[in-house]
Amino acid sequence: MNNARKKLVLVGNGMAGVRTIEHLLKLAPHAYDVTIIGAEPHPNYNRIMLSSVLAGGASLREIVLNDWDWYEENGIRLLAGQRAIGIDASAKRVTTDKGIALEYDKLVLATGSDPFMLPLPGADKEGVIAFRDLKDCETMIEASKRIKKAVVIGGGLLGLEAARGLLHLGVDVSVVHINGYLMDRQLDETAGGMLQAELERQGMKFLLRKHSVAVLGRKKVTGLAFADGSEEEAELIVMAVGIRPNVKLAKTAGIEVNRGIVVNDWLETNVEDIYSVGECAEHRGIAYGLVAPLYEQGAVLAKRLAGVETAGYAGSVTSTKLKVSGVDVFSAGRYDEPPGSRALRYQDEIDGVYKKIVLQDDKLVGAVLFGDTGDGAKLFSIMKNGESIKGREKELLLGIVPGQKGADPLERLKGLSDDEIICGCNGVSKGAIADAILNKGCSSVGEIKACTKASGSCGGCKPLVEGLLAVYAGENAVATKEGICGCTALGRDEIVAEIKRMELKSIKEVMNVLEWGNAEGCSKCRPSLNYYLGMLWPEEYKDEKESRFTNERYHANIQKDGTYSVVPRIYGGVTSPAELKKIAEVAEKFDVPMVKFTGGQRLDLLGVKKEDLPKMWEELEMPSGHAYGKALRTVKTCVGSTFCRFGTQDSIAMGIRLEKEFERLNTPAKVKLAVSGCPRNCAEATIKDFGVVAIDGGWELHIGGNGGVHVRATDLLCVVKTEDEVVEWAGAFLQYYRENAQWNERTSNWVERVGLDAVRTALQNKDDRATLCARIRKTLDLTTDPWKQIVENGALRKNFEPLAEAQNV
Ligand SMILES: Cc1cc2nc3c(=O)[nH]c(=O)nc-3n(C[C@H](O)[C@H](O)[C@H](O)COP(=O)(O)OP(=O)(O)OC[C@H]3O[C@@H](n4cnc5c(N)ncnc54)[C@H](O)[C@@H]3O)c2cc1C
Ligand SMILES: NC(=O)c1ccc[n+]([C@@H]2O[C@H](COP(=O)([O-])OP(=O)(O)OC[C@H]3O[C@@H](n4cnc5c(N)ncnc54)[C@H](O)[C@@H]3O)[C@@H](O)[C@H]2O)c1
Ligand code: SF4
Ligand code: FES
Repeated sequence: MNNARKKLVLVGNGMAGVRTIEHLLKLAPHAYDVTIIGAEPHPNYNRIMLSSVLAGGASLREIVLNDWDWYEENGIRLLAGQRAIGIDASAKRVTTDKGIALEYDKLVLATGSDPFMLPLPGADKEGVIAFRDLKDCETMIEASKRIKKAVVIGGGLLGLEAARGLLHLGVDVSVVHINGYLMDRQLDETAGGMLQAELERQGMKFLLRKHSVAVLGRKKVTGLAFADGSEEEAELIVMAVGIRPNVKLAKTAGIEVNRGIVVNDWLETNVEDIYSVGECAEHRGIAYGLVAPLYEQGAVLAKRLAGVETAGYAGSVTSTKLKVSGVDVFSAGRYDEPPGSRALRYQDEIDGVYKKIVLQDDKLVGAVLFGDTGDGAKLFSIMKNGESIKGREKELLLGIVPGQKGADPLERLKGLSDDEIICGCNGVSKGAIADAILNKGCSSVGEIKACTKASGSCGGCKPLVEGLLAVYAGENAVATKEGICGCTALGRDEIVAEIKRMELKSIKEVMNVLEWGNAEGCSKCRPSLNYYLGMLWPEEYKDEKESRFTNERYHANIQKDGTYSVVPRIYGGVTSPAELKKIAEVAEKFDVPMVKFTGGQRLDLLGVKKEDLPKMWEELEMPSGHAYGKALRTVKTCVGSTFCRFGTQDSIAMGIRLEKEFERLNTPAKVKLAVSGCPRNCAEATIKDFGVVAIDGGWELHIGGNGGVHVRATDLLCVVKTEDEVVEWAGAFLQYYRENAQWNERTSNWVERVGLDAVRTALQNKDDRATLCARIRKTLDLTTDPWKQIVENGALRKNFEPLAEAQNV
């Protein structure tokens, strides 16, 4: 049957291309063998949310739209981390930079855009970056740990979101803008000025009407020079001055290219069987830079590829919202009042509200809202419909304004007609959301997202979706509550309670009995259930490897080039010459490109091929350091009283004892411990999940610390006298955390959510601690070293043989 399938190759593993494939899989699941070539070494992620990652509103993992498993489950071959470099249109073949040649029957180019980098002298210096992909985001997060001052060039949507993110990371930011007011491509001067005032209140600085002429510094950037002779200091420069469609590959096939890849209404290029979609495509002279039109294009192209009759894509009217918390800005259509148009304006300087609608021939052609964007969806719908608003102009502007800044949002939502668009990114109407709630049983934002895609892109419409839930599901408690994912409306506590009550013992059983919306589950609920079942039934439950992430399946951390890293366990960070020799020999024998000390005082062997893992573990003869797992990672120690003249207790012995006691423990999220030999705290115990600090005559026990993106100092749990008590409290704390936290919730978030008092109360009674310790002991006694297990088991070893599967590319 496979032979009957045609070969479809998609170049570009980004938002528009993959959305097209999602549509296609629904329309014609067996029509094509799909291969995706993606230059980035990641599965498809939500580029829009990079701004939120930077501003602390989402984690990198949360923005993945289609995880590695999705490709596997849908039979898609993904060549991640490879770039298509040439197309031979006559032979119908694409080649990649890794020397792979792929034949196609249909080829889709979805190569997106490149950020425009101002060609300034010195722009190649270290510290000059764009803001386009995960790598840029990571660079900014990393840089923020060592720099004080950054400059963002460009006061548009991207520049302001980048600046807001950097401010959140504690960096002092100046935005350099060429124009006299911000967001000049979306706002008029009044709204731009109000926006500037609000952002200044948040701590952002602005340099307007500035022409950058040179990047200063020797090797690294130190500043930016302007045409007026002034300079601005900067240790990092982010360029956000617009984008250019990525047409390089299309040119190699002789495809017609203008600003973008020229396509007709069915997204066809001038070369047969080659299509283009997304930011790289130019339709009727426009190359769009927002997802809503790109998703509309994707829907049309999918139908074309599936052979389903469809009207062509006719172009889109677009609207934008700035994603900066505390600032409400909306803009749609002609904000700039073209000749022959008329505008109505309302400005309230007390509440900081500004509204403008632009009319042409009695039709609404543009809108700018600042301070109160509640009517954006309504105005945008009217604009898209192209209906006459003659006689309703003032009602549209004023009927929603005076004294109504806080007008009941639910009333507003009720007043919208069914065809009004609620989710601009995904084109989802109020009627479609109502249908999902009333007829398809959706009772949480997550379920509505899974069913309609509303709120799945920029997330700006989430409050409206929540509002519609309240409108249609009323006070029904289930309706407003969030499930653990889109497959269920049940929260963590309900699921765990039901598993216990009904003694459910497998993931399939849980999904069936608790009526999961999606029978197969998703990448969020499957690992959660796997954890909860393992925690509740340590003896009976058999861990489902397929429900774990790649790292935990292969017991090593996958790196960005597809190789793995190996971290053997070194208790308390104390090693010996013999052990070091062995590690060195193994590293040499297997050509390990890098050996590095980790932040947790362990040795990391980086760049290992998957097929070498079992052989390396066999030769190392050391236990796994679990550096890849949601498990006890490391116990960091200082030298303590053994060598340090300040040390009051033996922190090394204490650390080694704790690590030996709790190694191999599965936890909701990774867990790190540390022991310091005196309050000078050289082991940094007060940013660990469980930190132990020696004091005269005893030990302070600290909990809930985190040294990652959201740094959190620990809370003091209690003070104890003996080493046995340290172990007892640590065991009770870890088990209480295992039994009560949500999967993937670090102790720092959990302690904040439940409160320190709740944890203290649960652990203060000695009998309760003993019961918790007995349960953790039972779990620990059942664990074995995963590396040893694989080394000794031929069937498990086979999993490490080279596979042509996508996720290891
Ligand atoms: C920080 C940020 C915030 C944003 N916020 C919003 C927002 O709030 N609302 C909104 O509507 N839009 C927003 N956008 C814009 C939106 O993300 C883009 O419009 C959208 O991602 C474009 O989708 P695409 O598939 O065309 O391109 P992309 O998502 O860029 O995907 C193209 C992919 O193709 C790959 N590629 C390129 N050439 C090759 C090749 N030769 N071989 C293999 N792979 C290749 C690229 O590496 C890339 O992964 C934002 C963008 C950024 C950067
Ligand atoms: N919330 C959102 O919808 C959102 C957020 C981020 C990015 N995006 C999209 O990503 C793309 C890139 O965003 P962008 O903001 O870079 O593009 P943009 O074209 O919207 O804005 C670029 C800004 O840089 C300014 N500029 C140009 N040259 C300059 C110079 N030499 N010095 C100083 N300023 C200069 C321009 O006046 C303009 O305001 C766009 O398609 C945008 O729509 C959207
Ligand atoms: S924490 Fe105290 S005991 Fe440990 S190394 Fe530092 S000064 Fe010495
Ligand atoms: S408006 Fe962006 S996700 Fe709905």
